[in-house]
Amino acid sequence: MHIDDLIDATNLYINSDKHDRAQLSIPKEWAQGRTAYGGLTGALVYSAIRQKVGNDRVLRSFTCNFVGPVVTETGFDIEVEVLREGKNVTQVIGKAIQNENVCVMVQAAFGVSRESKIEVLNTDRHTMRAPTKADFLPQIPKITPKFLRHIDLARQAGGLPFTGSKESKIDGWMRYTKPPKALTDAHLIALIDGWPPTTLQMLKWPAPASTMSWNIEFVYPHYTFSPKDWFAYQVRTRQATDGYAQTEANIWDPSGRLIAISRQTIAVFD
Ligand SMILES: CCCCCCCCCCCCCCCC(=O)SCCNC(=O)CCNC(=O)[C@H](O)C(C)(C)COP(=O)(O)OP(=O)(O)OC[C@H]1O[C@@H](n2cnc3c(N)ncnc32)[C@H](O)[C@@H]1OP(=O)(O)O
Repeated sequence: MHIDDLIDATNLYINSDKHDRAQLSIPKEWAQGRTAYGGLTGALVYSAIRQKVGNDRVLRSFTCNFVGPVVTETGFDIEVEVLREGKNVTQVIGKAIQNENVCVMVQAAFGVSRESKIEVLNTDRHTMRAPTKADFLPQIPKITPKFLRHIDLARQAGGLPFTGSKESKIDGWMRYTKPPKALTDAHLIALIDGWPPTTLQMLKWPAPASTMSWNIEFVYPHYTFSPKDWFAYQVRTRQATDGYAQTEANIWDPSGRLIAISRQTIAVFD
């Protein structure tokens, strides 16, 4: 099932009467080990949130906590609550709830663009060559997540998971294998989470790992993207101790303009 079908189903769900709607569910092909792909569940909750916010307000900040696994092929609900709508900023929370447990919790802040005397333009650049084709992670049963059939990754630096690397970074490009109808912020959210956690490459053997929390700051102005575009990604481990890692990534559009900064806390059970 294409991500567009899941986003459309979510939007229909949240816009229909509470008593009339069937539960949502995510097919197995979007699994990431024991859970549904976190980028997808975060994007679906975000998409439901977006339905409750006027189009003059753009996404500035997305915060997502993965409280527990979302089981695929099993119904779940999404609840959205607008916390505050000011003159400029709207703050909304959304939750994915399965078997009466909150599994994913998103808080998003949207803001109108305003005149300001302050302008600091981002100067972070990358020097990666444009990709010519996807550089697939090897398909190892029970190790390579199923959802990766939907996302093309083209790695240019950094190690593969579980290869005993001395590094803990990844540089590369990402895009949808089958382009969506249009590339929205929900699609970007689901794309950005596609890379394996940087610390896993330092391990010699497979071990479970789970992203616990995730924050994306969206940088503006945004330009119109083509659904076929590749986006550049560079992620670094800022620190890893006590079984938890903090990672930070820059995301650029195909013209080399920074569009987002993504940070995650990942629990590793090695
Ligand atoms: C050459 C090579 C090519 C390789 C080719 C590519 C490979 C590529 C690898 C990509 C690897 C993806 C790694 C990111 C995986 C997400 O990002 S998953 C998506 C989003 N995140 C989530 O769904 C997390 C939801 N939250 C949670 O599950 C819980 O809050 C947390 C974070 C696990 C908290 O831990 P906790 O309080 O200890 O939770 P609890 O329920 O008590 O469970 C602990 C147990 O779960 C296990 N566990 C934790 N995470 C997992 C997991 N993901 N799966 C299974 N068991 C897990 C622990 O090991 C522990 O096991 P036991 O000690 O009981 O045996």
